[in-house]
Amino acid sequence: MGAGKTTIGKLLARGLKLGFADSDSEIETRTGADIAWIFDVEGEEGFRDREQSVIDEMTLLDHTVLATGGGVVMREANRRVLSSRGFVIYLHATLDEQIRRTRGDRNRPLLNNDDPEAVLRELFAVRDPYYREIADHVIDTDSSSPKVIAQRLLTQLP
Ligand SMILES: Nc1ncnc2c1ncn2[C@@H]1O[C@H](COP(=O)(O)OP(=O)(O)OP(=O)(O)O)[C@@H](O)[C@H]1O
Ligand SMILES: O=C(O)C1=C[C@@H](O)[C@@H](O)[C@H](O)C1
Ligand SMILES: [Mg+2]
Repeated sequence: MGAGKTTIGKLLARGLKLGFADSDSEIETRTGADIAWIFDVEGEEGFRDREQSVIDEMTLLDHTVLATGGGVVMREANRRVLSSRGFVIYLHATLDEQIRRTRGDRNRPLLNNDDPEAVLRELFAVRDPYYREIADHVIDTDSSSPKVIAQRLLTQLP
């Protein structure tokens, strides 16, 4: 969360002259409700079911940069379709930077609690190996703006 998937994804798509899609936005559009509502009413598992079905469809799109939700790697089925159908970029951010970027944003239900820092730390420990497992490319996002990172990706990608 807060690595910049949505922000950098859009810029990268523009630079590559590809379409852009975001699985979180697509889930909200299809459900007719925001992510916080889905977590409230259906729980995290309900959200993950919706996410899995959207990821399965959206990884079949051609000519598209797809930004996922941060927890997408938690299901093996998602990891499988992302790595077999796509070129996967892991936008790496340190915990401190994630905390700074997600502060005050209320549409991330997993962080709506007394200790969002501890949650981010725990999620990072569990997820980082999965991100690395499926990544074709890893880029650090801490010390540059989204625009510079997108430009760097344009020169680095095959
Ligand atoms: N490289 C960066 N430097 C500074 N701020 C950034 C950078 N990348 C993203 N941000 C800011 O951090 C916030 C979160 O970014 P964004 O929504 O793109 O993250 P995300 O990876 O899509 O998160 P989520 O997993 O919740 O969808 C936004 O306010 C964005 O402008
Ligand atoms: O990291 C996560 O588990 C999440 C990240 C967001 O993109 C959303 O998909 C949702 O808030 C869950
Ligand atoms: Mg996002």
